[in-house]
Amino acid sequence: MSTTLICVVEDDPIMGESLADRFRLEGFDVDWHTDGETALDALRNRPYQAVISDIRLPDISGEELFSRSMATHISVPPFVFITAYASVDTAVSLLKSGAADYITKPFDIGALVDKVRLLTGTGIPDQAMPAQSELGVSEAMRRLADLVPRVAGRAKSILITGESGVGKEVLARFIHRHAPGETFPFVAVNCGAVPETLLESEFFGHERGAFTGAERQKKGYFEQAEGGTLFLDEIGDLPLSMQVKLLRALQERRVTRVGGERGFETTFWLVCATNRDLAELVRVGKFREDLFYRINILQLRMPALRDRPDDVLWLAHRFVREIATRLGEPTKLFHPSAEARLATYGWPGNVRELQNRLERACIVCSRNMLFSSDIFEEDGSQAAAALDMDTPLDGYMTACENAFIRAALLQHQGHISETAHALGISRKSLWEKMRKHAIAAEPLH
Ligand SMILES: Nc1ncnc2c1ncn2[C@@H]1O[C@H](COP(=O)(O)OP(=O)(O)OP(=O)(O)O)[C@@H](O)[C@H]1O
Repeated sequence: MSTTLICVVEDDPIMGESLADRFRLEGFDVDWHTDGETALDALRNRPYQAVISDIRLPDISGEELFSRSMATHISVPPFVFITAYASVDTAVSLLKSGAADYITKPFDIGALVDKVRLLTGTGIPDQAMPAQSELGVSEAMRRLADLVPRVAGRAKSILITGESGVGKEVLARFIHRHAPGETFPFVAVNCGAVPETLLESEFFGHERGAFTGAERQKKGYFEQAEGGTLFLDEIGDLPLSMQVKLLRALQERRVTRVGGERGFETTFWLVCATNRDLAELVRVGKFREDLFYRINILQLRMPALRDRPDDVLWLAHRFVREIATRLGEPTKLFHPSAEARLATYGWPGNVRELQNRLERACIVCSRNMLFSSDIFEEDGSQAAAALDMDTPLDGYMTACENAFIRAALLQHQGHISETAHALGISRKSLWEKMRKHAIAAEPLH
């Protein structure tokens, strides 16, 4: 399949580089021009399928670039303009003269990619996705797990967004494992937790004697992450003064320790995460626009747990197994009342809340089966939880039998004779019941 050639006209070096990087990651061929005249020349000779242009350019304006191309070329590719909020009127009049679309700053590059895909007829090729992944079984998680190996090690910087507790750090570590620096360190920094006065020395390190209390030389986060991944969690909490320094370090790829004389090169993959709306922070002046584009080349959004219900039980079983291994106990099973409640609860605290509730339930509950009320204390007694179920008695009894047999099999490592003996039934009737409940005859974990 031949690639789609696009033209980016942008004089801002950070924005231009971010756009070029992202479109290349998406499989486009990109020519990036930093002024209008060069772009006009290129438009004469290169078979562009779309043009993305800032309205403000250092020589001619975006409007002039568009009108002169329209006047001199027989076939002009679709133009998408990038405009500041204040210039929306210009963008609208450009639409009237035939431009294809515009996007207002600050914008998510992903949204621009979608526009260009539409205009150039370049859909995302269908990928065969695995049935499950390390991240989850929901479609959203499988898509992420499928995408990460293709972009890790190619995207200079990745931004993960999502509510607190959705698993942003888990995704960051997953990205690290798929990047070429996998054997190098993964350095996680919670930007909101570092006191403002220590930020510079924590990020850049310091020389011995650089300030009172600096008794030894110390490597900063950039240096610690050398060759590996620097994960900046809660990037939206970084004060503006540190944002400038971070941007400079990212652009120059050189850092100087506090009190040091010479700078040295650093190489690391950057992954940032936030649960805040960074574009809104840009709008209200709390986040630098240039840094926003620099770290936002590729954005991966982790949906809230309530928006991917398929993952809840999958994660719950996984957590319960892990907890049991840690406690050195047999794995507990879920009573149908618990499964039903887990699946319908809203999970305001996301995966972290699920993990914490199960941890508590496994420690407190001495039975080998967890009822809804073990996990949701607020639901009251086990009996009340069972009565809550809007299930006919037959269905309830069947579900109990199913869960009880599974628990017994688990306790006896899947040995049929031992389980049948413990249950006080014959092997034959155990087999029949297992068939009825579709329980696999293999060692259960
Ligand atoms: N797919 C997953 N598999 C296993 N554990 C997970 C998964 N997703 C999240 N977790 C667990 O849930 C908890 C919260 O995850 P994590 O710290 O990655 O969330 P976060 O979005 O970075 O949270 P915050 O915004 O508060 O920093 C962690 O203990 C993590 O191990």
